[in-house]
Amino acid sequence: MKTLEKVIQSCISNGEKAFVPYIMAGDGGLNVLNERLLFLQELGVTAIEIGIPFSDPVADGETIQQAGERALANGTTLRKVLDTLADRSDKVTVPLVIMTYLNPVLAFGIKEFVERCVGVGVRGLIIPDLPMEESGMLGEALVDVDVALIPLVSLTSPEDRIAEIVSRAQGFVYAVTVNGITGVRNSYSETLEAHLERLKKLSPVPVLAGFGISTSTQVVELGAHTDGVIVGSAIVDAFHRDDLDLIAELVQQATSHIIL
Ligand SMILES: O=P(O)(O)OC[C@@H](O)[C@@H](O)c1c[nH]c2ccccc12
Repeated sequence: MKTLEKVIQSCISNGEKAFVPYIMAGDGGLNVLNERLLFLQELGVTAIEIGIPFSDPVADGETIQQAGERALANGTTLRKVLDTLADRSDKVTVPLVIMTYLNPVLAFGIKEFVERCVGVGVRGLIIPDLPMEESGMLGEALVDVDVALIPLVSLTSPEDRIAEIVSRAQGFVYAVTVNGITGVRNSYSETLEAHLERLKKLSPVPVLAGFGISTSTQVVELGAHTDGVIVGSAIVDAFHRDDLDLIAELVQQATSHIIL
């Protein structure tokens, strides 16, 4: 079992839920990336998803698009993010997951990218525009290394496809809670709970829900039907406004409420 899954499983066996914040690398400058990782780790998050800015972020809503534009404007690239992660202090031990679109990975070269991920201790990858049918090209390079390829399952995935996706999943399954793009939302589809419960039954690895989760109430609601949650836009926005108290409050409320 890869480290990412082990860490989440140990959270579950302690009667807790996983909490994974997303941040955009290079938003606010790459020089703040490592201090943000340490800040989040000290709040007690389970893992951290690090977004690589990209010029055509098709799955992203306005908050993350703008964060990506700011990061690109100050010269952030996949290579520079990996170099920055290589420089982090030994204190940062929380598992790191890189979220990137496929293009930067192909431009980098799959083999070299995987080697760098292993070298800097990245434990997972989320690549939203990598379809299951094409995932072998990366999956093969990850077989013998401690980096998990995390698949996304959408609300509209048919059951046989879900079964196939989860059977190949590593680390965790990312259950996308809405039909659409990232960003804060006030409500979810009526069928979401049943979908999440079904997914949990089918999946041999933990199931974490993400997209549209921004308040501790939503964290508790969705945490009840999954093994944990991912919060992106709300965290990205708070870092941008330098509202660290809000992040601390959100993480603390979330982690204290989601103990079973
Ligand atoms: O921002 P939200 O709605 O809280 O959603 C999480 C999300 O930001 C993060 O996991 C993410 C950001 N960009 C993505 C693209 C695809 C899948 C996932 C993501």
